[in-house]
Amino acid sequence: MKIEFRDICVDAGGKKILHEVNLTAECGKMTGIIGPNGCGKSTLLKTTLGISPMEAGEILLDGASLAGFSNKKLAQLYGYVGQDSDCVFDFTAYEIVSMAAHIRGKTSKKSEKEIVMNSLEQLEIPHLKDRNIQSLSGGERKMVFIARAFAQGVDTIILDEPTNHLDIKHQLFILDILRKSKKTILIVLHDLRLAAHYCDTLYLMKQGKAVYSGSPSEVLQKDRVRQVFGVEGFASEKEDGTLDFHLQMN
Ligand SMILES: Nc1ncnc2c1ncn2[C@@H]1O[C@H](COP(=O)(O)OP(=O)(O)OP(=O)(O)O)[C@@H](O)[C@H]1O
Repeated sequence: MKIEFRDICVDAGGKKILHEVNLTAECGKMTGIIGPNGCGKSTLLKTTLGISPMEAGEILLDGASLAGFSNKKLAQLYGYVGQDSDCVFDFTAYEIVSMAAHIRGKTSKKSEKEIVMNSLEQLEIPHLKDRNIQSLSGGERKMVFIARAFAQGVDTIILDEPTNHLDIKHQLFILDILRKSKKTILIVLHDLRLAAHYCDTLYLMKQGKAVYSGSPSEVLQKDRVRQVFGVEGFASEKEDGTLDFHLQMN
């Protein structure tokens, strides 16, 4: 599904958090949002859930206004993995993932058990199925919430810093799975090296505005990185055609 954010404005606590942000997540592509702490990345993603009420602007899902969909319908269109993987009640990993089966309703021929176990296996965490969510490490918990998004059976997933709490092997594992899934992925990333390597398109945000967008090599130019992050770094192509990000450290 294509997601278009048009002229999104959000105010909170008496100040402007987002100013006329325009962003398009194309079908089947990985679109990354990068930018310094507090620039509005999470606030933008949360507009898709109605948690960040908009002063102006609209979100289009394959051309139709998000405002016209019920919450249940939205959950049948996309998965959302938030920054915090907290869960107040002590459900097991299995129960958390099985909530996706409820969202899916009767649209799948597979049993609930098959859906849940397939997703846990895809994330290589079937051994966690009977563990209480509160007893899991931050990284394990994150994997359970990503498994739930997969179990929803949707073609679009929105993720807010899914790699935090994950060790380097699991960061690459998750991003490889997301890329290979060919789903529409809208993802906030802090690691510019991962953003350069995995994303098809990047949006660079600063102080509530999307200031640059394009391919990772266009966005991660030296002057832009310096202007937005205040560090010296740039993306460049490797021999195999993939991109790497170089950070100068003194
Ligand atoms: N409800 C709120 N009331 C007041 N200010 C808020 C509220 N929600 C967010 N903000 C402020 O809006 C700004 C953007 O926050 P947001 O969480 O979107 O940033 P971010 O880019 O995701 O940051 P990070 O990289 O640290 O996760 C921050 O300055 C934050 O303090």
